Amino acid sequence: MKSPMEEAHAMPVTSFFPVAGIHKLIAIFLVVLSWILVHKWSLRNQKGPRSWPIIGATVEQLKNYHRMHDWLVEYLSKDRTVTVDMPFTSYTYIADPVNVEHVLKTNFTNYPKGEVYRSYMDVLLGDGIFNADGEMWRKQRKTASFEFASKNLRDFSTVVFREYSLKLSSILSQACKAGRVVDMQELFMRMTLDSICKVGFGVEIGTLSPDLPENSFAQAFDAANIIVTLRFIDPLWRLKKFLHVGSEALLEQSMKLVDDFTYSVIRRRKAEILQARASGKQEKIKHDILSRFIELGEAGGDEGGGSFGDDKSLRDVVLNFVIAGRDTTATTLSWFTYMAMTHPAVADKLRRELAAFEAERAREEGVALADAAGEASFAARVVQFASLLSYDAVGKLVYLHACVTETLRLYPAVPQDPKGIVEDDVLPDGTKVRAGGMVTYVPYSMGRMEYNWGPDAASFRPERWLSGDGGAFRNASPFKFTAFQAGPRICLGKDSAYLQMKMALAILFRFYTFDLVEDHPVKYRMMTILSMAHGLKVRVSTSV
Ligand code: HEM
Repeated sequence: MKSPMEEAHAMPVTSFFPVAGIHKLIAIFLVVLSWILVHKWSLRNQKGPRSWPIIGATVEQLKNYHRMHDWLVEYLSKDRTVTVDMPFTSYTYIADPVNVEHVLKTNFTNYPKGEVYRSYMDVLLGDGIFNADGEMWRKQRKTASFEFASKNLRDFSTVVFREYSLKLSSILSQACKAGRVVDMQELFMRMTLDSICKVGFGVEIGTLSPDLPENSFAQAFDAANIIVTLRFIDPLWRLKKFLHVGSEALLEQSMKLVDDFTYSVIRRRKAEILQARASGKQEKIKHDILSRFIELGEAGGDEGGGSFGDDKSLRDVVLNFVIAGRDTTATTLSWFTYMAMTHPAVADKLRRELAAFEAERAREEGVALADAAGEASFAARVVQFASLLSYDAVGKLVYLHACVTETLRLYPAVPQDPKGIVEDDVLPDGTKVRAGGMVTYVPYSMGRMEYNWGPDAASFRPERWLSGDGGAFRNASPFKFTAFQAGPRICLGKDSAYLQMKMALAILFRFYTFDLVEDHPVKYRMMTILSMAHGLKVRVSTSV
């Protein structure tokens, strides 16, 4: 009898590796190999980070998530279009104005917000203008454009922006006296939140009152914004949402707070409208943006009013305007202040423009400038200066305008803006894009590309916006300077934002100087808006 060992040796090799099994293994190996080759072949012309089968460039992107805008700058300075593969989709990033014009204007209908973006942002933006396409977008655009063009709103905004800039000034003046460090980004956020609530919805929420009250709405809104941005690179977000765990559980809590605040604003506004009607005082119905949408909702009909009949649609309007008007303007003001602190020659030139403007306006108005020595006199002088900042006069501050625009070129409040793709298309530079993917124009990268702005693209130089002779402001093509987007969906609040920013900055830089707190880290945080991760901590002093 043979031992088990001998039996094993006597067995044909194929008993351990059956023939059919080997064929299967070889077949699988060949399929995988050809799949890898096809994958490599299909990527032969693709520019961007290395892509691996199935996971694409996820690992590299995750590793660079905290510095994603600069990571894209590195790739886009080598190639004007780069593609980043992700599991089941791919993102194409563009920085060439010719491609941007194609996406934002020439073939506009092929590049809507799209379902992917919509599904990620729905919890925050709902059906609001930022998240809508087609008819729903057109109706809101029409109503909002009409409002923004109205002289009523412009005059009202001028008064509100001046009032809130003065409130900010008196907080700074107190901080100065107490030698207190302030976080300028936080103060700007409070100022712009109060302003948008007043101009947009006719309510006074008082976050900029002297005691700087806690603001749970603002905190919850920021948390929600960060988490929805994370969804773009977190393949597990749907699972977390389903299980109510991690970031998605926090998102749910934050949204509850945000919604409670928003619905209370709507209820308050509706009650005020009813009260004004009941007392026969029609003129008391204010002409803020929310009231206009409420009236439209009641009217229904062709103007698209029927879409705003319920509180959920109004909630979407409110939150979209908060995101449009608050964070964008506040972050631009923060980066501006940082640029002025780190570019003293620019700050000096700006101060000279503001002092000359003040003298000139006082002459025009026939008023003597108040003495600024002493606390009360200083405050009076600031108020006097603010009163000289009429809507038309603000337009004369050309260097300030150039400084704001230069800030937006390097630190655009919306650093990247993705669009969906309806049908396969070929971009003007020959890049093929697939239906269902995403194309993103990247203002942050575009502003830093030498092929767009010349060899000094990375330098902060407001003079690039001024003509050599006479120093008039020179606009750039909106497809090259994309901070406000371009084409049919160009920002509706651009003029209003410049008005508010220039009003606040004129007062701040006429009367104060800012010094960054030593070792305070200034870097961006990854969210839809380019805000500063640690705020902007400064010491303030007065200077007249
Ligand atoms: C520095 C300030 C601002 C910047 C840089 C800015 C930039 C932008 C950008 C890039 C978009 C396109 C966003 C997208 O496609 O999702 C946009 C859209 C929009 N902005 Fe602004 N914005 C600013 C201030 C404002 C203000 C103050 C308001 C109004 C109160 C406003 C109202 C809007 C609206 C309503 C849209 C949507 C337009 C549409 O989709 O048709 N923006 N803005």
